[in-house]
Amino acid sequence: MQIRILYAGKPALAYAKTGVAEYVKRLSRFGGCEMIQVKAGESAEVSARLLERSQGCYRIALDERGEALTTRKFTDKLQQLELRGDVKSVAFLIGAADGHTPELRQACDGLLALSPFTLQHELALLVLLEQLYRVASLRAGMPYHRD
Ligand SMILES: C[S@@+](CC[C@H](N)C(=O)[O-])C[C@H]1O[C@@H](n2cnc3c(N)ncnc32)[C@H](O)[C@@H]1O
Repeated sequence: MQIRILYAGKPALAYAKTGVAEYVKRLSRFGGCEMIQVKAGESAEVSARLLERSQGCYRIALDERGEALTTRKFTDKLQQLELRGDVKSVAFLIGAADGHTPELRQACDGLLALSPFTLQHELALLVLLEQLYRVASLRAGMPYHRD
C-alpha cells in the first residue's frame, strides 16, 4: 500500500527541513512515501488542491479535531487498510495556516489528530513522518518503538 503525504508550501523552517529530509530518508528503507507539495494559499484553495491531488486514495486529513490514536492503534489502522485490498494508496492531507475547509473534512475517510494542541503545519508534517517511521520500524520488529 502506497503512502502519499500532501502538504502546502515548501518547508521553510530549518529544523523542519532537516527533520523532514531525515524521516523521508529513513522511510525509504521501508518502501518510502510519496511527498506531494501543493501551492500554499487561502484555506479554500489549498483544500481544493489537496483533494485534487489525493483523488482515488483513502484520505486521512490531519486535523486537531480528529481521532487521537496511540502509535500501536495507528499501526493497526494502517495494517487493516492494507488488508482490505481495495485501498491501494493512503493520502495524508496537511492543511496550511488556516486549516482545512469543512468540505475537505467531509470528503475525507478519516480525520487524525496528532495532539490536542494546534501545531504549526511544518511541525505537523514532521510529527506525521516520525510516526510513520515508528509504525514501519515496529512492523519490521526493530527496537525503535518501546512501550
Ligand atoms: C496551523 S494548523 C491550522 C489551524 C487551523 N486554525 C485549524 O482550525 O485547523 C495547519 C495544519 O497543520 C495540521 N495540524 C496542526 N495541528 C494539528 C494536530 N494537533 N493534529 C493534526 N494535524 C494538525 C493540520 O493539517 C492543519 O490544517
